[in-house]
Amino acid sequence: MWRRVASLSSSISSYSTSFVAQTASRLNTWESLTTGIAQQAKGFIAPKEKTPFITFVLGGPGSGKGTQCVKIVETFGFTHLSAGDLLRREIASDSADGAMILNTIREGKIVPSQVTVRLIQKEMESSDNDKFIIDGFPRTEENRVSFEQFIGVEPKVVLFFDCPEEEMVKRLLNRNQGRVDDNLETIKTRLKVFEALSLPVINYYSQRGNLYTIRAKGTEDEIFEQVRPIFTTFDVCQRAVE
Ligand SMILES: Nc1ncnc2c1ncn2[C@@H]1O[C@H](COP(=O)(O)OP(=O)(O)OP(=O)(O)O)[C@@H](O)[C@H]1O
Ligand SMILES: O=c1ccn([C@@H]2O[C@H](COP(=O)(O)O)[C@@H](O)[C@H]2O)c(=O)[nH]1
Ligand SMILES: [Mg+2]
Repeated sequence: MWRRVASLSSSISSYSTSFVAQTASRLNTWESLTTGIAQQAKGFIAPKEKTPFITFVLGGPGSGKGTQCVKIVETFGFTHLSAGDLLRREIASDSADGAMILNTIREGKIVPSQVTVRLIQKEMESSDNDKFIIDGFPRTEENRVSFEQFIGVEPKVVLFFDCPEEEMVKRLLNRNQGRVDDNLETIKTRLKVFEALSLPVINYYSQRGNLYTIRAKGTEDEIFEQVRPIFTTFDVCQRAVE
């Protein structure tokens, strides 16, 4: 199991952002408890500090992020964390934030960072894996900064599924999964939000040098053949392939 030295989940809701941010930066360390505690007790080596391998998957609505994440998980052994799915799970579980999240998704707008980051953090902490593919996040610069402050890890890989707008609209209107946001009015807002708030995040990672742009039109397999070589270059991704 991966966890931070101290959990910030409860702090996020009860303290001011600046306090939490300061605390977060002081606790910017990860440790492996499962191996660490047992080995210490037997007099083995000290717990190994290890940073999780994080991939962010970005792209407009309907660009095929979720579809490609399934293939990446199968091939390279990542744990898939879809920010949208985590938010929809909150709605379904009748949580305190459920109504606010539902309204925000229905309008095609963005849920406050602290809510989304807390959900992602919880999933990461309860996972045995050290490779996470985070789908549909960060959607704004504020999301990005918030993740870096609270989780304290930068992504190794950022995938951008670059898809023509008319193709995305066509896919969404044919998706048929009963999503409240798959209607033309909300899709128009989601496209505007993507351009205004998400493109700056993509530009940020482009400048950092860890952005990989995928031409996201074509068959699912053709698109995955652009994705595959990006991961095969990383040692940590070889384990799942062997
Ligand atoms: N290469 C493709 N060609 C045609 N249809 C596709 C392709 N990839 C995905 N689809 C279909 O398009 C729809 C949207 O795909 P998907 O849900 O993966 O997109 P997304 O980027 O995760 O969208 P959202 O941001 O709304 O969650 C789905 O019905 C999916 O089956
Ligand atoms: O980080 C996030 C991710 C998602 N949202 C909201 O959810 C919907 C649907 O997300 P998908 O990734 O398309 O499943 C999105 O339009 C936002 O309203 C969010 O606020 N923050
Ligand atoms: Mg999706």
